[in-house]
Amino acid sequence: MNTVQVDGLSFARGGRLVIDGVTAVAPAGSVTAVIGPNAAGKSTLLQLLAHLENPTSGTVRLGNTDLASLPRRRRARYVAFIDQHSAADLPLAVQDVVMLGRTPRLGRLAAPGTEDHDVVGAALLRTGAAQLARRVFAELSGGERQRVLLARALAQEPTLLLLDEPTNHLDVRAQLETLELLRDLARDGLTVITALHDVNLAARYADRIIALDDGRVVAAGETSSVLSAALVSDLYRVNATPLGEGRFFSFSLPGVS
Ligand SMILES: Nc1ncnc2c1ncn2[C@@H]1O[C@H](COP(=O)(O)OP(=O)(O)OP(=O)(O)O)[C@@H](O)[C@H]1O
Repeated sequence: MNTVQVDGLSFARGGRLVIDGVTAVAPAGSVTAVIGPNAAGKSTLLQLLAHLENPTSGTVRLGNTDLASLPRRRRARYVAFIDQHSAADLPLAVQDVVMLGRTPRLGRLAAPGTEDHDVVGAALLRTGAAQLARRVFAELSGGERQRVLLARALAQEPTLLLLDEPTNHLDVRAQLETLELLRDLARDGLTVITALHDVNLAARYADRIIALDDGRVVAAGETSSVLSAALVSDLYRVNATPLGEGRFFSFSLPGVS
């Protein structure tokens, strides 16, 4: 099973706890959105889940496996992470960037085989990046890069996909396409955990929410039961007004009409 179970996860920076006793679950085959204001700890939590940082205490399990117990290369067969600064200026062709996703599955010094090329081709197609295959990665727009990085992550064939603000740099259509793709991937059994600034995108696409504030979980669970106007107003210190049937919100600053 690919369910992620986080227990008592804490992490200190400069003597200050920036992740403070986070306990949460992300079931297999679901999309979980990590929401919260700037500096709440969303990126740090994802870095801990990806084991790019070692927690001060606590565990992250994928199914029955404690991810800390796996060597890095082995862990990369299970966990793919797209952070906000991935591969910024690689002087490589897009297809070679995506092939980097195969690294954990290739023997040391082994050249990619037919299967690897097939997986890369399929990943480029699935993310709508096939027409970019021969372009130089460093010359792509922000939105194009995001698609390629998603393709690289899919080429890893992970069971857990972590994303930090994947809709940054994307126009409205591309944002929706990205979230639709994440939903499809979850339907195929992948466990998806993504930080999202856009609460309405989280409302539309996430099965579950982890709401963070100052490093602590203030609410977690199924989106339909967790994501209320009261929670969103408190979390972001705004007035969140429910729209229509109340699934989505409009926002205003308190005291400003
Ligand atoms: N490299 C660093 N060195 C010191 N402190 C850091 C570093 N990176 C982040 N922090 C601090 O850790 C806390 C959590 O930051 P983090 O980036 O995880 O928040 P976030 O919720 O992702 O924020 P944002 O929405 O602004 O991207 C913040 O107080 C931030 O200032």
